[in-house]
Amino acid sequence: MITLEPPADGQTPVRALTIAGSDSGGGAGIQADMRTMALSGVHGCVAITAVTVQNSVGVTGIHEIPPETVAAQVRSVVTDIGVSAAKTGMLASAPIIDAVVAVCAELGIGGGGDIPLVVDPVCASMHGDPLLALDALDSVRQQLIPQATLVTPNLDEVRLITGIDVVDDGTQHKAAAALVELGARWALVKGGHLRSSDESPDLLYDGDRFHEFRTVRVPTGHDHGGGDTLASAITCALAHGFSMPEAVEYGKAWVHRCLQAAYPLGHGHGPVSPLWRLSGPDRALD
Ligand SMILES: Nc1ncnc2c1ncn2[C@@H]1O[C@H](COP(=O)(O)OP(=O)(O)O)[C@@H](O)[C@H]1O
Ligand SMILES: Cc1ncc(COP(=O)(O)O)c(N)n1
Repeated sequence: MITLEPPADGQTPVRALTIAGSDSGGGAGIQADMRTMALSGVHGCVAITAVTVQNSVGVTGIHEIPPETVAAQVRSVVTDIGVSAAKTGMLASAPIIDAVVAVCAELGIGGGGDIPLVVDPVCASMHGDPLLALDALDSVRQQLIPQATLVTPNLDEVRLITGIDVVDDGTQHKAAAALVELGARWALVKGGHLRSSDESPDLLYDGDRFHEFRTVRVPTGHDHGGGDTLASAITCALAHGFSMPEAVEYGKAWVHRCLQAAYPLGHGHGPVSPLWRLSGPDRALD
């Protein structure tokens, strides 16, 4: 297993960018991304796509940021601060997807560029509340996925994007192939929603080789932000220069540990937690 070395005092850390929505409950979205990046020793930059009114029970409001402001945030940080990897989460609408894809292509993020782009094609919250306009699915298929170095859908997103209902190993392989066929360089079909299994199997494919990542299922109802946390950890490892299979192995181990540390919050689902990183003998300030 790889390790991500934190920077020495005063040294500029590795930088990564998240292009995603804000979760006022602090469990998912930008807030989850920034927690994982900070606790992985990576400086996280942010392009906010939407402000959600959200708590542990659900999403009751969405305020979209104008597409040109989303693109301007990306351009501003990449041309000044510089990033070694980027990820997308909630993109809300077709116009925002189009703006993000255009600015990423302009700056060499994803596609044929040098900066890897991890696309978590968020369609809905875990409570079932929509986070993407239904008419944006064509943009996801035709614009966003071809720009992705890695696309990381859960099983509901796989069904919406490819029409494939993943119920077992065979359909999971078929879905990964369909996503690569749509133009992703790599596809990771997450098995967290295969609740009949004792394991949580994720399948990675690049059009040539399949790689399986399996962990024992953690018995928790508090898994809010799990997908964002996985994609962010993978993005951090890619930003450090590791290969895709190494980065996914790291991300899978990271989210597994964060699921073990997940805690209750509010009246609904609590978040996965990277705060386990703060425990240990070196944590005192003195
Ligand atoms: N109960 C669980 N135990 C162990 N791993 C899990 C569990 N639930 C999800 N995972 C893992 O967490 C990550 C996020 O998965 P998933 O729940 O499928 O996506 P999302 O959060 O986007 O809905 C994947 O690596 C998945 O295998
Ligand atoms: C802003 C934002 N981004 C992503 C998610 C998905 O996370 P989850 O599937 O855990 O609800 C979310 N709920 N809110």
